[in-house]
Amino acid sequence: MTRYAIEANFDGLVGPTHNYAGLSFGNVASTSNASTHSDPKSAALQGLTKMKALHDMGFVQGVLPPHERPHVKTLRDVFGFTGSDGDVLASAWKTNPNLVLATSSASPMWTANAATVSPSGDTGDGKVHFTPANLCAMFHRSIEHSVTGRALAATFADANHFTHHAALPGTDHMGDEGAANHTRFCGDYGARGVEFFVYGRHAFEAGKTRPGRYPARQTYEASSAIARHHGLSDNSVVYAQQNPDLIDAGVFHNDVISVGNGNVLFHYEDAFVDTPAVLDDIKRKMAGIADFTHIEVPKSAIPLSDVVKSYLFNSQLLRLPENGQMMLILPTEAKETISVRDYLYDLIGKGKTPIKQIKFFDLRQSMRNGGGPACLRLRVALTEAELAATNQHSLINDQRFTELTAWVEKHYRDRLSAEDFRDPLLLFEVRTALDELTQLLDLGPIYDFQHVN
Ligand SMILES: NCCC[C@H](NC(=O)CCC(=O)O)C(=O)O
Repeated sequence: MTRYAIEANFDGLVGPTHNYAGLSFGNVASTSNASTHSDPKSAALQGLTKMKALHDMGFVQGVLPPHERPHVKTLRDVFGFTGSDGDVLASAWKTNPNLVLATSSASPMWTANAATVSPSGDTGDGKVHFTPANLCAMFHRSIEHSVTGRALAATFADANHFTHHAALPGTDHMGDEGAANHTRFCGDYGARGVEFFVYGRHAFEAGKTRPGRYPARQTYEASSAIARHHGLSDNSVVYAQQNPDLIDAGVFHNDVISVGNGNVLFHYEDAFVDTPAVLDDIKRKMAGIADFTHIEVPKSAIPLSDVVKSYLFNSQLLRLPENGQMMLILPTEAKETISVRDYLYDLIGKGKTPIKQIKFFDLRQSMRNGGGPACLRLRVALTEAELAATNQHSLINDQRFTELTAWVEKHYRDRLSAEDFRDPLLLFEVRTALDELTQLLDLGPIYDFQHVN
């Protein structure tokens, strides 16, 4: 049965503490921009501009809220600091400023890492399933999943349509980075599709290949556990290991080397271990669903270093509502990298691919931490009934865009550097802003400072 359905994009609203702390080993942009000053206001406005543009193009666009940072609760519960919130900040800073920085990142903005989402066409019980990612590979991200889980539960609250799982245990064996390593192929968004899980290493099998230099954040065992929790059938799931040499070259998530949607996969040569076998597996499982096609970018056309620098594959591959054509939403850096620009104009010029349009967005503030257009969004395929059951205040329209822009203008600073995080004034600014935001988005209390347990 084909049901009317769409793919919604839920972007993370960039938080008021957006900064460059160099926290992500293996993410080249994060480490190379460490300690430079940031501009949270511009970062949030750049993100909102992309959300509004997608709304204007006819896509359903949602928003997920930033988190409370600095996260005083982590400084208390994990590190053992005590006293007033101001005391906790001061003693943590005095002990080691890195403890404060690790609890101050606006990293929840990259909602591709918020969760793995399986649409209702694929799941055992016919509901949309969500598993927040434990993000245990990086300390600053491992503290995200509880509030992310609350935000998702508040956004998709109706138990008749939505099932929320707890994050997998945050241990090295079960490292999970969410939708950045998960793609869904389909014909109609409401019908059965094929879910594609890309992992970096096997955790329970010695001797298998894995990267040597940088961490492989996602394990096979985490991906396959999620598939089971979501009730996916074996003939609708494909697993692939990411090429470990690419991880060692700075490709820390699969969404830095491939992007898929509908019946199309756009990917780099040798993105996976045994790429031809992976493509065959997808093609076989897509039989009877849609004609699977792939666009492979050869190494000879674009060197890997340009792929990583430009974030070519961290683009949004979108199926245009009015004519079903595919469009790529890319970061400006892709236009500024000559090999990538030449490749893209050649691709579009030939007209022989399903990708017919490209658009560039200035997301520099996020890009400098390794977060492009695809990192900033969580895709949720929804039927008409599921969309109606979604919190309508979380959806972008002209009014919401205006309200959120005014909210950012009112509360955000335009310059932040490490020293600013020791000042309790910033924490109180953040809490005031977020308290207002939960009302604006009608989410209810989701933050620890709002006394949620
Ligand atoms: N999907 C994109 C994620 C980018 C993210 N960067 C960061 O957390 C950098 C934060 C800093 O270094 O300040 C990460 O590596 O997980």
